[in-house]
Amino acid sequence: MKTAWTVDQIRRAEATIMGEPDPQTGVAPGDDGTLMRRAAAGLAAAVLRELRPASGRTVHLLVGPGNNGGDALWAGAFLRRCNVRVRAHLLTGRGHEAGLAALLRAGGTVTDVEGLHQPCDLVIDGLFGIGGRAGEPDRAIAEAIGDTPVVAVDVPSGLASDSCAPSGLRADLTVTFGGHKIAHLTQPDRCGPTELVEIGLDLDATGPPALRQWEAADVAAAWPVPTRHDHKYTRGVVGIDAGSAAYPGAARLALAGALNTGAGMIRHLGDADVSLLAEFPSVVLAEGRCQAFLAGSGWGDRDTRAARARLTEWTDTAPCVLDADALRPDLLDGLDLSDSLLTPHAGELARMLGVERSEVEAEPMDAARRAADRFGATILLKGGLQYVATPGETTVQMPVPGPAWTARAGSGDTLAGACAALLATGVDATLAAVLGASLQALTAADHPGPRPPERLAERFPDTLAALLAER
Ligand SMILES: NC(=O)C1=CN([C@@H]2O[C@H](COP(=O)(O)OP(=O)(O)OC[C@H]3O[C@@H](n4cnc5c(N)ncnc54)[C@H](OP(=O)(O)O)[C@@H]3O)[C@@H](O)[C@H]2O)[C@@H](O)CC1
Ligand SMILES: Nc1ncnc2c1ncn2[C@@H]1O[C@H](COP(=O)(O)OP(=O)(O)O)[C@@H](O)[C@H]1O
Ligand SMILES: [K+]
Repeated sequence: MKTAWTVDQIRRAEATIMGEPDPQTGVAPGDDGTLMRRAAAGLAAAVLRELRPASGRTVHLLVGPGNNGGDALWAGAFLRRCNVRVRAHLLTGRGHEAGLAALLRAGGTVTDVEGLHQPCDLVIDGLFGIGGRAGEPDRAIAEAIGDTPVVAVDVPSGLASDSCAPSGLRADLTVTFGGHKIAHLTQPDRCGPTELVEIGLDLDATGPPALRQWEAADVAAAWPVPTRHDHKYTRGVVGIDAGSAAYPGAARLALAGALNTGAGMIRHLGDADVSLLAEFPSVVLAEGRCQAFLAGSGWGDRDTRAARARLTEWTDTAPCVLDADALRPDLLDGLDLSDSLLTPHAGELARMLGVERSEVEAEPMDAARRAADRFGATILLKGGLQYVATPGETTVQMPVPGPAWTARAGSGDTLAGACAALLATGVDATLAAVLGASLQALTAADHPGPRPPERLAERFPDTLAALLAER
């Protein structure tokens, strides 16, 4: 599991070691340079690995006015000791004093922007770190970098650390300090792989992390495996009302998702299409008790009164997954959704919040959190990267990400079925969302290509078997 922290948390953790910085000078009373040198040593080690062999190679440093530039300058001084040629470009004409002195003492040089056009093997981006404002890089600098590999110091410059929005330089590797920032997990295309250097910050003391990204091993560890004492009812019965005359396939897709995720039993409670059940002989039409429900996938324009009656009855009875056409404020308002899961994509979430889709896409994590509080329900915001927000909880969960092959009509229906099967086992809505979305993504990663969603769902058990074998 990777955890990410806000800039405020990083700054507070730093302050417990060095004291509060003076508001005028920005200098902390206990700052003896230790943290910066730890950071710079980790950065230099990562650069040496990238350069291998390093001796005789040339590195350019992009140096900004703050401590991010200081890290780059100190790293440059360390690299000099390994016979790396180092040229620093001070973007604003100044740089961290002690770092600059160390680099010059070690035989590094300072160059102007023209000097950056000379060939080099690697660029260290130390313009701005967590003190940076979002913005695109200066054109002259972007041109000077060209195709040269870039190692970003802490965060790619111009990428806002607390944000999900892309901006700034693009890095091939980001070396970060103390803890991941939100942008590392939400902007992998800008950051490249991220390497974490421990510098001794106690981030747990600053409160819960902002974001947690799940990995395959975490999914395996958390999966609700049936025990010897289970039977079909204790494993959980799922009631599914999906599909309509306009979207008949939604029922089949949702059933495929639930069956292949491991429900104890499934009741098909939508407009029954018995021919559908020939393919799924274990699915029953009989009404009876259910431990979880799924409603809304492929409903189309269902009569509001009937939809509302169904949702009221079901949400009063058991945890529900509400998807697609059930995700309308006029249907949701007033329901007790405290143990339920809503599974919107960005367009649906925008409609739920009464905002533009672009607003959700710009800051998806915030939008998911707002919707969780607004509706009092756990939200799984679907898309390329997915966010699970729980009402009243600070930490947003990010399921294992998968390839975009899944981005096709019907994947949402199978995912909703998977989440409903998990809810029926008794796990909470947050875990059901994370496990269901991760299972789909991991399966898509194992089976790249344009596989229709119902066929992908048939592979869920194989993915699960492989995951559990590692547990
Ligand atoms: N915290 C820790 O635990 C540790 C932190 N460490 C390192 O310190 C880094 C943070 O350093 P920092 O606070 O000095 O801020 P930094 O990112 O260098 O930038 C601030 C300067 O840039 C300027 N500026 C910003 N954006 C701009 C723009 N778009 N265009 C132009 N100017 C812009 C900004 O100006 P202002 O916004 O004030 O006008 C200000 O002058 C952190 O990322 C890590 O690398 C490590 O050493 C180890 C321990
Ligand atoms: N870029 C992407 N990369 C990976 N998965 C994606 C991407 N975009 C969407 N998905 C997945 O595709 C599915 C689309 O869901 P949705 O838009 O609700 O489709 P539908 O309602 O037609 O089934 C979701 O399960 C989501 O996780
Ligand atoms: K940087």
